[in-house]
Parts: sequence; C-alpha cells; structure tokens
Amino acid sequence: MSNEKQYLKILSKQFTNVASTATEIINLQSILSLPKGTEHFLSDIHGEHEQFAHVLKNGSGAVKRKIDDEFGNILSEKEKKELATLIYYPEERIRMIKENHMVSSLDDWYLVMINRLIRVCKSSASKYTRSKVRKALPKDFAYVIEELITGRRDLCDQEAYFNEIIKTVIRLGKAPDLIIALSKTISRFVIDHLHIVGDIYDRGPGPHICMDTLMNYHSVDIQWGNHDIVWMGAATGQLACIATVLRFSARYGNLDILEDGYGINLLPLFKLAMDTYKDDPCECFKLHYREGEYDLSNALMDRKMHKAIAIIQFKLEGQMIKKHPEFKMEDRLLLDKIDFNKGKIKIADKEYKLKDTNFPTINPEDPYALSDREAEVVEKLRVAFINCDKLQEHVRFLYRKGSLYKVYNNNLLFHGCVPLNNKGKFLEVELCGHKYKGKALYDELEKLLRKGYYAIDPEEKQLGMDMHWYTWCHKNSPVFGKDRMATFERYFIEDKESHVEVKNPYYTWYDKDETVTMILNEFGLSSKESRIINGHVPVETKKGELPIRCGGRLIVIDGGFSKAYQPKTGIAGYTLTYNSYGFLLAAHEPFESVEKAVETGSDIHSETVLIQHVERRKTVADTDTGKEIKETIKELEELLKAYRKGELVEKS
Ligand SMILES: O=P(O)(O)OC[C@H]1O[C@](O)(COP(=O)(O)O)[C@@H](O)[C@@H]1O
Ligand SMILES: [Mn+2]
Repeated sequence: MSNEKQYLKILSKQFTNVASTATEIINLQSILSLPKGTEHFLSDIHGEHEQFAHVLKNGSGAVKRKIDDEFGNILSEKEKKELATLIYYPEERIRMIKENHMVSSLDDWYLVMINRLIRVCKSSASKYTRSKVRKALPKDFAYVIEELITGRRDLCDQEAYFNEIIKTVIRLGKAPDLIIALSKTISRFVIDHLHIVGDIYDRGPGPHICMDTLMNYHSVDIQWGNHDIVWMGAATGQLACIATVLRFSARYGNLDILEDGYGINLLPLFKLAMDTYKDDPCECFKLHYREGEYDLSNALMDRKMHKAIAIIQFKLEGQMIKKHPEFKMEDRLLLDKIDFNKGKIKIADKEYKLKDTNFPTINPEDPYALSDREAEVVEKLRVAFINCDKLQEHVRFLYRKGSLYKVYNNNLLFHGCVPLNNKGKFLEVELCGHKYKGKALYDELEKLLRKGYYAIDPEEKQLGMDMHWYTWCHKNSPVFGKDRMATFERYFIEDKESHVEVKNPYYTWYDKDETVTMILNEFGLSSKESRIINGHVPVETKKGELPIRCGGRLIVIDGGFSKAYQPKTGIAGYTLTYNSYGFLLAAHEPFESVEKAVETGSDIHSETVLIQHVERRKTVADTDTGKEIKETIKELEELLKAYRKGELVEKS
C-alpha cells in the first residue's frame, strides 16, 4: 500500500464516513476566514513581575482598543478608563468601590458593569470559533457567560431572559465572581498568543513570579535571553552560572529570590562572607537597591555576600576559560594579571589601579583556585540548585516552550543578534571544532544547550552545561552580542573606558535593508512583510533612539521593563502587538504599583504607534496555523474522494 493510502486509512479511523469528513472540512474552512488572533510580544522583563502582570492584563492597549471599538462615544473617557481598570484588577476595584462607598447602589453598579463587560467580552470572543470560546471559559461561569455572549440581545424576548440571568446572579451575591470571570475571559481573548523575546530573569525582584504566570498562560513561546540561559545553566549545576545568578541577585538586593522564591539556603555563603570580609567595608560592592523597597540595615551584610560571590565567580570563570581553550577567551583571564603588592592590574598593556585590594581568598600563585571554604560553599550551592524542585520546574518549562530563535507567522524572533563581521556578513563561529554561521550557528548552539539539560552521557552533558556559560557571555554568542563582559573592570577599575563593551557589528548594520533581507532569507523568510523582532538592547528614548529600525523591518522592543535601567531609557519599555490589522507598538510609562493603578485608573500604556496598516485584514488563512489547516483540508478532501470512489468503506 502506498504511503498516501496508508495515511488515508489512518485518517479514516477519525473521520469514519462522508458526513463527518465533510463537516470537518467545512469547520476548518470557516476557521480560515476568521480574523488572525492577536500576538503580543514582550521582552526584557527582568524580574519586574508587577509591571509584567499589568502589561499582560492590558494586552499593551488591546483591552482599551476593544473598549473603544465597543463604546466609542457612548461612554466618556473616564467611564472607559474605569471599565479598563475593572477588567485589569476586578477583585481590587470591587473591594475599593465597596470599602469607600463609591457608588450609591452597589447592585445598580454591578448591573451596569456586567452589561458593559458582556459587550466587551462578546466582541473579544468574536475572532474565535464557538468551540475555542467554550474551552477557554472559566469553569464556574462557563454556561452563564456562553449564554450571555452568544445570544441575540436585540431580539425582544431575549432581552428579558438576559436581564433575568444577570439579576439572579446579583441577587445570589455572585456578581463579583461573575465580574472577575468576565474580566479574566476578556484578558484571555484579547491576546491569542504571547511571545517572550528573552530575559525574564535578573535585576528585578520577581522572576520566579513571572515564571509562574507564564506557566499558567494559555499560549506562549519564549526566545531565551542571555539572562535566562545563565539561570538555566545554574539549574543544571554549572558552577560559573550559579555564581553569576547569585552575584546578580546580590547586586540588586534580591537574594530573597533564592531564599524565599526558590528555597535555596544561602547561610553557608553568608557565613563565608561574614568571616572572610569581616572588617572590609566592601565599598565596590554597593547594591543597586530601590528606595523604599530595601531594608537598609542589611546593606553591609549584603555587600559582603556580594563581594564573596563575585570573587568566587571570577575564579570559576577563570577555571572555565582554562578548561576550554577552544573558547579562546584568554583575554578575560584577569586575576593572574593583578600585581597584589602594588594593587594594580594590567589589561591589554594598560595598567590600572584597583579600587579594592583586599583579596584574602586569592592565592597569587594560583589565583583561580577556590579556597577550601569557598569550594565547600560552591558544592553546597550546586546541590541546592540541582535539587530545587521549583527552579527545575521553571527551567524545564523554559526548555520546553523556549528556543534560541523562532520563526512565527513570517516574522523572525530572537533576543540579541545574528553575529555579523565588520563587513556586515554572517560571522563564522567555531563550536566544538566546526565552523557555523547564521541559522546553522543558532541551531548548533541550541542543540548543545539542550544537551546540557537532557544528555545522559556525562561528558556530553558537562559540555552542554558549560555552553550555557559560553552563551551567556562569549563575544560570539548571538544572545550576548558584545565583545566582552567587563564585569571585573566595572567593579574594580575607576576608568570608565575600561568598562566599555563593544556591540557586535549587527547593531551597526541592522538599519540596512540588505542586512535585514539577508538575515530574514537565511531563516527562510522572503516576504516583504516579514520582520525581525529582537530585544536585549535598551532603547535609549532619552537620547532620541527609536525601537523601529530599517524602516520598520526590524523592531527592538527592549525599552527596559527593568526599573534599574529606566533612568537610562527614559520610559518603562516598549511592547508590540500584531493583530489582524497590523503591528502596534506601545510605549509604557513607569508602573508605580497595583494600588495606584486601581485607584487612579492610570495605565502604563501611554502611546501606541501604528507601524503598519495592512491593505487587507489578515485572517487565520495568512498564518502558520492557517497553513497547517490548509494541509489538513487537502488531506480530508483526498479522504472524501477515497470514500466517493469506493476505495474506502464508510463506517457508522
Ligand atoms: O548593569 P548591570 O546589571 O551590572 O549589568 C551589566 C551587564 O549586563 C549586561 O548588559 C548583560 O545584560 P543585558 O542582557 O540585560 O544587557 C552585560 O553586558 C553587562 O556587563
Ligand atoms: Mn539580554
């Protein structure tokens, strides 16, 4: 039997007769003509879980647009804002209305709000099939909401029926629950799919909370950022990665993430730091904490921990460079360039004075060796990281839903760059003795990273683990994309020139049409409408930088969710949505707090720039899912033919 016949036979088990096959074709054909679902792109979340949650709730303006579409001039701006706030924070808003007696009749308010929410919910659901809507409805109110959003209110006998349902809900004291259910359903429907273009971790206080949120999200993919990869490496037990994630957490006063978020015991590191740096003020290791959010009485203690883990990191990194001569990173071997007597260091023929010369654990004869106590602490941390269930769960999710790049609906998504040489051509990079460039480099590196987590063979696994560190900070890593990571210099040398990290030529060529075309083609994209979407580099709005490059063919959406970088960027980030009409770029204002958002109805989404307005509204037929559906339709039509020609026999 030919492959095709065999396949049809298998298919006939699911579609057993002419009628069911024809029905499926009709269903699929109708899905193709629905408007394309809205995609939402976020990047560089950097542990800012509150702001992240807020942007997910407002869909970067998608909820407001739905409200506008539905109510236009019927509601005042104030009323529309209030409705938006209710959708984002139903529990909090209802509590506030009740506690502050903000309305004269609560039941009337419920009635009005529920009616408004139903309208928004109905229009947000209109892009989906009934079956998809049904599956997405919250269990408790599935039946009621389905009735309310699918019925015809304009028919007079139905109006009474609807009112009766709503009034009964209110009478039974269930209005708040219905409001919450409707609000969640709206947020669920306005965004069909979420892309996280890297860097969920580091700097902010809640990356673990962001991960929990993502794991509960209905549809998501992740392009790993350098900060995610270093956490993934840490979870595999890679020592330099473990030291790095701890150093970042210490630097930002966020060691709680490890202790409370992940339940990793830091007492051994604490004791080591207190003993080793007992009388050391650790001035170079001051924290980047946030006013009002950090307990200053911990400052000196945290500085000591910060220094202890930084020194451990530098040693472990030196060991990595020596272990992997093929990484060719000898220029980053710095501890052996220190003149401990003079308190100076020589880097690339230039001598610098060190700001700190107290290195009680460094043996000048063997500067990269951990002291016995440091080694003990590191081993304890390694065991804690690989045995931390919650971290392992988060990281497994990153491997499952994530990758180094993604081609989705004709766009190319990655966190950092595609390494280029000075001439703007793909840079050849050697990995394990073979040369790769462009897409092949991405594919090979991703395979190696996955081995670090999944391989059984210890050597293969260890290499994969070490590649996480390589990908975090190597000059040829597509997610890092800078000539070096000047961490040591930034701590110990005054001269700012030594801190400079030069970006890969990608960032100078990415405004050129040929470059963008070359990259898109390399990843199999030839459509004029295709775009590159990347994050990683904060868009310094204050300096007049724009996220839209190359005439809109490349979009950099890192405007810095990271509060730590907001003084530099001037705003709180760019996010992107791609709906059936085109791309919309949202610029966000800094997010203060949930309380503030609920109280004032302020929304961080401040401005939406239309990047592209499509000629024809995009439908599911234009998407990747559409392509798959069309394939399935073809197969089903073959099946139908086979029934009609008597090649297959119908079953009941
Ligand atoms: O300012 P911080 O938090 O110390 O981090 C600086 C380091 O972070 C990096 O910018 C990498 O982080 P990003 O991916 O967020 O850019 C390094 O190039 C740099 O050395
Ligand atoms: Mn990054």
